[in-house]
Amino acid sequence: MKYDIVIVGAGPAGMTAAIYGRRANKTVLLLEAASYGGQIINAHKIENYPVEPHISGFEFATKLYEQAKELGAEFKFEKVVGIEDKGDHKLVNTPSASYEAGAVIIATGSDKRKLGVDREDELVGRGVSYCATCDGAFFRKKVVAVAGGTRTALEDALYLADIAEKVYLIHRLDKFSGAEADYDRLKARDNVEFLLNTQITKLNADKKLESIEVKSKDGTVQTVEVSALFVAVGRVPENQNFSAVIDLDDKGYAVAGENCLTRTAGIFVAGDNRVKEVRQLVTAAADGAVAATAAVKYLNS
Ligand SMILES: Cc1cc2nc3c(=O)[nH]c(=O)nc-3n(C[C@H](O)[C@H](O)[C@H](O)COP(=O)(O)OP(=O)(O)OC[C@H]3O[C@@H](n4cnc5c(N)ncnc54)[C@H](O)[C@@H]3O)c2cc1C
Repeated sequence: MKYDIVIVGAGPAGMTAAIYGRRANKTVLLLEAASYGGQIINAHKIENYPVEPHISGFEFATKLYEQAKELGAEFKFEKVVGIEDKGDHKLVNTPSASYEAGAVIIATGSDKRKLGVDREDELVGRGVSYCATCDGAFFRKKVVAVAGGTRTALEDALYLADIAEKVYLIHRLDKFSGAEADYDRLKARDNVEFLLNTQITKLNADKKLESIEVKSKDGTVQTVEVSALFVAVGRVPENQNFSAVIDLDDKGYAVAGENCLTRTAGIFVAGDNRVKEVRQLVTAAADGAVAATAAVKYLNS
């Protein structure tokens, strides 16, 4: 089946692009590997999106999904494994189908980065988690740890401090990249302990996580008993399937111009997967608008 615009990824960037594409009366297909909404779906509150000062991630994603659907965007839940440039049209391939598109917008965002310690994968669901708002409630009145220094790490620690008996916030550096205000809130909590300049070197578990081994910069090694470890050590762009048609920088982010155009005519990128300074909802939505407008111009030219 042929569409004017195929959008890869139904996060905030992709769904905003769909709204702009449909309002320009183009046929639009969104291909999504997981569920609509992207990273924000599990965020328990958003306070910085203009006009919506108090909204959950789920509500935000659902409103955006409904808006795109109402305008006539089509959604299919399939992972895109490659894109072929055929000049005047593109083929967007999933494991079971090939969709023809006049223009493509790649809005695949980013995925969680792993800590990289032994047994991490094996212990997911048995103490290791990447989502405090999804799994935090399972550790009510228990001792837990959060690994990382990002905004998400600080938000996770704050969220867990209301649930758990104690939260260790473990960061390999001595400074956080998250919001200063969240750091101040954490310092005011008496059930939060900071382990800075400290790396997690081992996960100890029988059936489930029992403790973690940490090593500080001065070489001291200690074992910390925890029931859960929430990993929040950053994210990696999801562009690996598209390097045949777009350029990536040394960290894997897609290179594009101000109009979100990649090196291939008719292929655009939008959102957190591209090289840019600020990766937020508002900039993802802005990219979606810019990329779709450029795609419409390309299709009409
Ligand atoms: C816990 C958390 C809290 C946050 N809180 C805020 C906040 O309060 N305010 C704020 O402004 N920002 C916040 N952010 C950041 C914000 O969520 C992102 O900037 C935004 O979601 C980026 O949107 P995106 O559409 O570019 O990418 P994403 O949200 O990452 O969406 C990309 C989508 O593409 C899909 N996808 C990936 N690869 C493929 C493929 N091969 N085929 C098909 N689909 C694919 C993914 O499944 C995903 O649904 C938060 C992020 C997190 C993790």
